[in-house]
Amino acid sequence: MSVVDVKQGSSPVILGLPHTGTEVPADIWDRLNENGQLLADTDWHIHTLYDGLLPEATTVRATFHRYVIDANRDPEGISLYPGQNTTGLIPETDFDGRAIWRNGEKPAAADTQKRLEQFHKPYHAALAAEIKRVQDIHGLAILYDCHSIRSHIPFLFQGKLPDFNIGTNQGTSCAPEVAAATGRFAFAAPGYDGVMNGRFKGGWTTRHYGRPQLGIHAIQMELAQSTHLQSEAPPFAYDETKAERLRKHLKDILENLEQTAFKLGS
Ligand SMILES: N=CN[C@@H](CCC(=O)O)C(=O)O
Repeated sequence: MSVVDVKQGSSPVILGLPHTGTEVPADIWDRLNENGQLLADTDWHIHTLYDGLLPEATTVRATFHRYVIDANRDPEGISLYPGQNTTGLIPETDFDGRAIWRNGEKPAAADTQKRLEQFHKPYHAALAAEIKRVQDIHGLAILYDCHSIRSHIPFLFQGKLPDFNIGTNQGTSCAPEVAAATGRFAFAAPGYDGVMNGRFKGGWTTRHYGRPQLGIHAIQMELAQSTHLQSEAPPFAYDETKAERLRKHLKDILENLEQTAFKLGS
């Protein structure tokens, strides 16, 4: 299986898709318990939701599931949110805090090393190469990292998650113009709510690549799955009607981001 799927485009915008993959090698699959085999924490259908919205955007998509190894976590294993409930580089639990591995099958340090080499490194090598290619063309690059999550997860946050959750690592991962361009259409979308740097401030990808002073702007969009799924439970089916409504706003956001990149680069 190919670990990463890259589609090159001429736009200054790159879409990162670290969590839409559902492929799990057989030997790892056999170690997941029944709960783990639900793959519940997938960013379900996110590549379909964004498909074609900005035709010249480059896309970099991990094909492997985050339970194999999480492409949006620090390869050193450092927690995204020290002291808070979160999931790790190879998660031990799902987002509800329930075990995902069979008894005695929890991955060990040697598994982590192997999966870093086989999955995490190739994904990030491809992403870094695309950022460099785009920056060589335009003088800058905007990495828009695409995510989704259930809107109610008491293990991770209280109450209902807003629809659009934009993360810029507290304003450090991109220029203010990039954050404003993303927020402008997200926060004005009728019937939706949103927040900047709320519960989700940007994962390792956003934090690692976002170097606005060097022309690399990274921003994370975490969508509540209630905006585009029929139900936030198995089988996590796509809701065409909800998705079509949402896609109009996502298209506005991405087109505005692209225009902002051209302005920043001129
Ligand atoms: N759908 C995935 N969500 C991200 C959120 C990262 C963050 O805390 O901002 C993840 O777990 O990697």
